[in-house]
Order: sequence, then C-alpha cells, then structure tokens
Amino acid sequence: MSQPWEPGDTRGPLMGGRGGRGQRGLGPVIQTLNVPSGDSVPQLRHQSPGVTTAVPVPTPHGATAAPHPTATTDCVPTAPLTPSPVCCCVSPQALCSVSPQDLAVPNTGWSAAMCEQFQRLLRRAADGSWRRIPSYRRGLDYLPEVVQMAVGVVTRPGPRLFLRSVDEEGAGFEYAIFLHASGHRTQCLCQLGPYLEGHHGFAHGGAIATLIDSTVGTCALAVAKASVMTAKLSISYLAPVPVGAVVVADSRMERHEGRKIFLSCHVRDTKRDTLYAEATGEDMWCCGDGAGDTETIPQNCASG
Ligand SMILES: CCCCCCCCCCCCCCCC(=O)SCCNC(=O)CCNC(=O)[C@H](O)C(C)(C)COP(=O)(O)OP(=O)(O)OC[C@H]1O[C@@H](n2cnc3c(N)ncnc32)[C@H](O)[C@@H]1OP(=O)(O)O
Repeated sequence: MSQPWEPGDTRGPLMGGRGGRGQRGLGPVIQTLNVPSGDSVPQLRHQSPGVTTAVPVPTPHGATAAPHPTATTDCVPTAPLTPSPVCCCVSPQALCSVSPQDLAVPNTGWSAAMCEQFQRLLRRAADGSWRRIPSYRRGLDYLPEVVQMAVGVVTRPGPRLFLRSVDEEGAGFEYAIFLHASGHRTQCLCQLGPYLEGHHGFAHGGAIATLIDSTVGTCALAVAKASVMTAKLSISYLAPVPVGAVVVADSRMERHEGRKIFLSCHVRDTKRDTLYAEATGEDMWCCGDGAGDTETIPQNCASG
C-alpha cells in the first residue's frame, strides 16, 4: 500500500494538494477534508466558550457542511500591501518550481475579526513605524534578506514551514507578522484554526508555543540579521485559547549578551482583555560571536 504522503510531499497528510490553497477558498469548516485513508471528514460546527468552531466528525459518506458563520468572502485589504517579492533565489530552477505566494494576507478562512484586526495593523503601519512581513509556505524561499543572511547559498528547495503546513484556509495557523521599525519587536496577528485543537474547543498548548516561538524567532532574526536558533523558551499558559480565536503575540527583545538574545512575548486577545500566555525566550546566533556587545532596549519599540 502506498503511503498517503511522503517526506518532501508538499501536500502533507491532511492537505489539499499542491496549490490547493487559494484555489478552493472555502474557509476553515466548510470543506470536506481528505484524510490519508481516503475517507472524508465533513466539518460540523460546534459551539464552544466564546467561539463557534469546527469539530471533524467521521462519517462514511462526507457531506458538505454549511459555511462558517464568521468566515467572510469580502476580506480584501484596502490599504496597500507590500508587493510580493520577485523570486530572486540563488537557484531559481530549484526554488521557483512552486510560484511564490504571500500568505500573510486575508483569505476566505479569515474571520471578520481577523480581517478587521489586520486592517487595523495595516493602517498603523502606514506611517512606516511597522511593516508587514510577507510569509510563504517555505520559510526562507523567496525572501531575499533572509535567504542571504540565514543560509547564504541555497541549493535545494527548503522544507515547508511548520506554520504553513495546512493548506485548507482557516484550518491551521492563519497569521501575519508585523515588524517594528526598531527591528526589536514583532507582533503576530493569528487566528488558530480547528486543526490546532487540543482540549475540546481550545487550542493545543503546542500550537500556542509554535505561535510564540515563531513570533519570538522572527524578532530574534530581525535583531541578529543572521541565522538564530531558539535555545530556551519558557511559557506560562494563563488562560485557554478558544479554537477560532484571533490573538496577538507581541514579542520584543529585552537585551542581548554576546550570542544570546533575550526576548519576551505576550499573547492576548485583540481587545487586550485577556492575557492568554506570557513567555520568555533565549535565541542564539548560530555562529560568530553575536553582536559583541551587551545591549538593553527597554523603550525604543514601545509604540502600539
Ligand atoms: C527581517 C525578519 C524576517 C523574518 C522572516 C521570518 C521567516 C520565518 C521565520 C520563522 C521563525 C521560526 C523560528 C523557529 C525557531 C526554532 O524553532 S529553532 C528550533 C529549536 N531549537 C533548536 O533546535 C536548538 C537546538 N540547540 C542547538 O542547536 C544548540 O544547543 C545551540 C542553541 C545553537 C547552542 O549550541 P552552541 O552554539 O554549541 O552553544 P555552546 O557553545 O554549547 O554554548 C554557548 C553558551 O550558550 C549557553 N547555552 C547553550 N545552549 C543553551 C540553551 N539551550 N539554553 C541556554 N543557554 C544555552 C551555554 O551554556 C554557553 O554559555 P556560556 O558558557 O558561554 O556562558
């Protein structure tokens, strides 16, 4: 029997297939999902605390469920976005087999709340104090500054980025990261989809950790301007995050010492009423001596 998917297959076990994202545009809970066995898993809506979300219910014959009540189809950004970068990778044949698609923009899986917050952050970025960071399926592809600083010469396509491993719009992580002009702070607007469920109706702690690690890691990358690795991550989970919730992970560099960058992160709801998690992390320059200095940056990225 053939494997449902194999390493290197960009579809992954529960994914809609190459280029599937953007083609179907059906949102998080309105599709019949393909599972490795070939069975289908229709999505039914389930009311959990504070959110309407989806639970997959296996049936022998999949049915198409009704659209997600919060999904929107007119989720079109009104403010100008950073244009998708031209593919300028070192090995175009290897890296450009899949056309680059910036995924840090609204799709039909984004809830109205997610779209609203995205627009708010775009408006805030209009004065240049923040910028939206494009995001792709493959973490380092098509992003010249990161390709150059992180890996130098790329000879083969990179693996898929964990956060972009689900093609179904709205089913996994939907997010856009904004980088402060100081280069010392990142904010990730994120909607946690039904595939990230842990306890019934709530996001898995590992999903929250992934969100935090990525927000912190992007901040560390921007600080280091070189390849960094997470060396330590300490998270306090303070309140469960409902599946489907829109949250903001806010990370900033606290200081750096030699090769170590010390960062903090807070995950809140968009109204800042609920603090879901707080974290501290240490990222390390992978090579060299770091910045060579000790620096503390408490103030210069405080806006917003
Ligand atoms: C412009 C921006 C665009 C952005 C565009 C975004 C693109 C999209 C990006 C998404 C962003 C995703 C971000 C994901 C980030 C991961 O998920 S990374 C994966 C998880 N992390 C890992 O796998 C790391 C595994 N660990 C390691 O590789 C190694 O242990 C490390 C951390 C590199 C350190 O190893 P090493 O360089 O050999 O260090 P070593 O010489 O042993 O020790 C040096 C010092 O560090 C200390 N140290 C070593 N390890 C540790 C530790 N774990 N904890 C604390 N201290 C330590 C030692 O005690 C020593 O201290 P001193 O004696 O000097 O005082």
